Amino acid sequence: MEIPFTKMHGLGNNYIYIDLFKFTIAEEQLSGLAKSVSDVYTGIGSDGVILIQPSDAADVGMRIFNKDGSEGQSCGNGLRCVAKYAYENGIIQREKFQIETRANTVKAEVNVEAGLVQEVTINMGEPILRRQAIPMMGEDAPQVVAEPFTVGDEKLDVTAVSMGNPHAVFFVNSIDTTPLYELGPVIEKDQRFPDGVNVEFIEVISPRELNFQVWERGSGVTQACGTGACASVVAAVLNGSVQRNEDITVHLAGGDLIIKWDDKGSVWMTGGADVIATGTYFLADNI
Ligand SMILES: N[C@@H](CCC[C@H](N)C(=O)O)C(=O)O
Repeated sequence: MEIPFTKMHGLGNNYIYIDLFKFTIAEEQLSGLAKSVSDVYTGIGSDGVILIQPSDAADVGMRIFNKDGSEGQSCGNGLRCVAKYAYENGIIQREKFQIETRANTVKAEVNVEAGLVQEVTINMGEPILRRQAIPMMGEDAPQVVAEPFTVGDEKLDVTAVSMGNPHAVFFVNSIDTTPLYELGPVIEKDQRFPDGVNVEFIEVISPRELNFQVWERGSGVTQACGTGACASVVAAVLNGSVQRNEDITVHLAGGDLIIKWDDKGSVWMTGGADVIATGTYFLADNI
């Protein structure tokens, strides 16, 4: 099967985007496609697949599949890329519009110069903090903030935040010495998070700046995670490290995002989105 694609990235978090306004693919092929196309040796190489599709609830819809074929509920970097694609390909003709994800419908605003989207701001909606809604095992509570969390010999404190998808945020003295590749996969599948979890290690470097590292559920280490950056700023506010209603710069491996948790409850994310390539992917018949 020949599948037209656009490869895009938001701060290095790269996905294969498939435009379902122009192309159809069977539901049962989606998970296999994500695994196949993400393989760096026998596919294109990516963190997963994002579908750009018609929506009844919003101007455009998106679905995200991780590298391992699992489906996520939302993707911050993907939302900025979908916004850029939708505007530059004439799916939407306005600079402000709505995008539906499996988690919620968000508001996007594109910053355009000479017809090209330079930057995108997304109102990601309100974080979900209630323990059972993250979801996280244990007695239900309105928030999980700096709760002791032992993994093997490591004694950590977890703050759990859902941005539609679950995040376990750990504050550390330095992200340079965090055993990300050892702890990430173990915490991702820890039974305390029944749906799995995205894992973030955060170093507070000033009241306006965070250093960020991520192990993503279903994709492993990536260069950036937009929902993770949002969750980390929310966690930093809950831990008293940064202020609400202020722009916080999050330094990710692939670049910076500006995140704000406003007084009304919404989390805002601003950052770039870039096109890498377009082409045709040849999906094997047995997928
Ligand atoms: N990279 C994304 C998040 C993608 C989904 C995530 N791995 C999950 O399974 O929840 C982002 O930029 O937010």
